[in-house]
Amino acid sequence: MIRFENVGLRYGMGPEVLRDISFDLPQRSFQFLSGPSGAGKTTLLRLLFLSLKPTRGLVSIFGKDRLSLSRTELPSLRRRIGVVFQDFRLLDHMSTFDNVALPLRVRGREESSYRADVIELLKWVGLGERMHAPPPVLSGGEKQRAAIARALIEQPDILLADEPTGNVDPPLARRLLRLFIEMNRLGTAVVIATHDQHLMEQVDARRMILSGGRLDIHD
Ligand SMILES: Nc1ncnc2c1ncn2[C@@H]1O[C@H](COP(=O)(O)OP(=O)(O)OP(=O)(O)O)[C@@H](O)[C@H]1O
Repeated sequence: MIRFENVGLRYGMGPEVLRDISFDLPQRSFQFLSGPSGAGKTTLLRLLFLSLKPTRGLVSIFGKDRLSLSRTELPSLRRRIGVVFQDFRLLDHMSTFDNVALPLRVRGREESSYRADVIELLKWVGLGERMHAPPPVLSGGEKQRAAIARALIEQPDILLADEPTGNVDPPLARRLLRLFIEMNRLGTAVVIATHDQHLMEQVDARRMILSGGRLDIHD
């Protein structure tokens, strides 16, 4: 589904942050991405989300070379990728319900066709009572869960999550992990960037470990 071959990435004239990164991301796979702070996890997720271009090497996504994609092709490919950013990127002037429903509304779907699904997902992430609240009044952990729900509402082919349990307590982290596992079972490939050793120990998943700009993979 996604393939990296000898990928290198530098910001501007800076040093290479990622070097000679090669891997395949198969359909329905589940992997953790870890490594010390500053190792390049967010940078790798941005390459996967097509918001950065490699400075060398090949990134191919859904069979297409990243460098040959036009600006007009990007939105339709990105729609197949759910993403949870570290800074959540919720829209403050909308309710939590509307933030989560937004990807569906943008596609022109009628609220009556998705209302029950959005409510069910919000309940799963523990936000059933908070669905009418706008993001500015949510706690950090609540915002994180709203961002997770928004990323999952369309059952994407790939979920990319940057520290998705960074702001929640261990029981809630386990519950969110169960949600990721369930989405994976339904067909979504999952990439979770995390420092949380305990979280990684709970799933027998592939580990991608970044260090010194290079990637080690433990299947
Ligand atoms: N926009 C940018 N411009 C220049 N350098 C950047 C930029 N973004 C990241 N970097 C640098 O790239 C390196 C990798 O950063 P990145 O955020 O990908 O690491 P990370 O592993 O996600 O870190 P953390 O675990 O702390 O979130 C760091 O040295 C960082 O300073």
